Amino acid sequence: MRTIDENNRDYRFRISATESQLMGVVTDLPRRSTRLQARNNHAIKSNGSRGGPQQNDRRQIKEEEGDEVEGQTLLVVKSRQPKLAKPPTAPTQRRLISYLKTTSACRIPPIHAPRFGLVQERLSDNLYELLVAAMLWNRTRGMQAKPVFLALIQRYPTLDHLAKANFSELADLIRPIGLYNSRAKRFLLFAQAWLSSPPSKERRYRRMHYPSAGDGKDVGPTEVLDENDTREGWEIAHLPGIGPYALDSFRIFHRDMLRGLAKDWEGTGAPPGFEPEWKRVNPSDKELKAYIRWRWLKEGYIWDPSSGRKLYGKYPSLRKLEELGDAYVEWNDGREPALLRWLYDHPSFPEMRNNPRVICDAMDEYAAQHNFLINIGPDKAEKVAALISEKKPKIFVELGGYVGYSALWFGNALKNAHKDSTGDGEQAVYWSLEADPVFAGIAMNLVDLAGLGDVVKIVTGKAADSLSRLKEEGKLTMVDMLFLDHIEDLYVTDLKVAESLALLKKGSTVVADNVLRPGAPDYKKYVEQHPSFETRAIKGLIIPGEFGDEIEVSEYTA
Ligand SMILES: C[S@@+](CC[C@H](N)C(=O)[O-])C[C@H]1O[C@@H](n2cnc3c(N)ncnc32)[C@H](O)[C@@H]1O
Repeated sequence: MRTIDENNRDYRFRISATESQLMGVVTDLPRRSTRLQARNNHAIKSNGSRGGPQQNDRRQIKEEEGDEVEGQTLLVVKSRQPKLAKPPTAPTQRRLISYLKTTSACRIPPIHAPRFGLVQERLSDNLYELLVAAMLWNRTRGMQAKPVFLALIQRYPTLDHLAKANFSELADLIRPIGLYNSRAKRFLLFAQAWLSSPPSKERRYRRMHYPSAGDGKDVGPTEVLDENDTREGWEIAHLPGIGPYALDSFRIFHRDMLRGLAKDWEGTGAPPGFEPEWKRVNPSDKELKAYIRWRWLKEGYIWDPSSGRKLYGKYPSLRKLEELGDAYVEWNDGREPALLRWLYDHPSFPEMRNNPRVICDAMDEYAAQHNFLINIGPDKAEKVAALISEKKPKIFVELGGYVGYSALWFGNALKNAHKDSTGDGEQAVYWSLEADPVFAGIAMNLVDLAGLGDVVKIVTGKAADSLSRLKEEGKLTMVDMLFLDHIEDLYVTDLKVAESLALLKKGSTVVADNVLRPGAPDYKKYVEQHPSFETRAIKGLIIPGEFGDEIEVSEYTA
């Protein structure tokens, strides 16, 4: 049954999901639940040693929640995820995963999946059902809201039915998800308000502080905006029970249809150049955020949920992160030797010899286009290089050299900082301490290629051991600039090693990377509370990705 007046877009009598379709979902439920249950029981058994009952319960809830109407799709997603080995050496630093975690804990389908798994995707062409679902899903687990939604839509298939509902019958139906009296009241008010003033493109209403704090102040509380009014207002904002979650759902999944701009929320049938409404939404709800990020990815863009910015496909390498989520490995999976071969095959290879910046640029290209590299990246490297030009350290020590990016960039800066000085004759040295012999080998190769062999010395071994050994051998008596970039959990321990070896002196500077992402809170606290350090943070970006981070710069004053 489908009755709609296409001209005035009156949604009063519109039904898109027939009763039989809904019944199909309802009768399908026990079978899916049994399957899910069996899978979860298996998961609980096989993970029993790791999780404990509470964790397993949570996992079960999450899986059922994620299932929504799309259970089958998500099952396929799970089984298709490639299994990647964890790096065999030090713990992963997970700088990119921390970006994913700023949004949603739910599983993200691969970009080729036809649907994400939100209930709204199924209900997009029926505004009544879409809003009822959004009101029920708001602050309720999907697994709880879904049966109530199905029962409600069966009992009250149209807005007319809902408006005439018996209060206690409606409340009884909503009882399983709680707050049933207030919710039932709100549903009745919602239906009545809709009947007296149906959502229409000709009438928009203010919603204070939506989408952002302070928005809506320019519209009066009872004012109705017509189509020509350029102020912001929303066609459903006058309906009781409609909060930001329902408004965002409406904008993403239906608004363009209500306004007669497109046949669906993806802009089908709209003229070329049309921008669908979903592209302008930056929802506060984490599942909707995850949906928008996934949807942008399908368009070829990485969308940053904290700023709502999209990164114009600059970083194809990050697709792997989005596709694999938690299974993503960010280093030591063969990409580093592959990088070395790639550099030697690069069309600009002839210009790389004796030119550290050309090598670093090519490494940036590799990181952006092919495989993320866990080096400091160009944005933060510029900032540290500026410190080197300003402070002109003679002895620079870095803990965690990886494949030599920072050693090339900063070694070059160190060389340049001293190139005109007559000085005391003491040669500037850049000590790069790297635990992994394969990474250290690649770094040695690149240092040689860059022509920095006279300045940069790569030392293989754990930083703490190498510091002690170099001190003992008389090769390192003090440090002008110490760069911590190995493992955030070792920053305090290894700084204490440097202190205990009396390597720091008045005027020494300690620079620590990744203090915000993945984060080094203990280190930050340590330098802030240390009587001999004056410390400050410099903002910078992790590239690829342009994710915000901080470098901590601490001057030793003792
Ligand atoms: C973030 S990367 C360093 C990036 C490098 N500074 C750059 O910007 O090009 C961290 C490196 O620290 C190394 N590492 C981990 N633990 C270490 C330790 N205890 N001593 C020295 N290096 C270590 C890892 O093998 C990895 O190569």
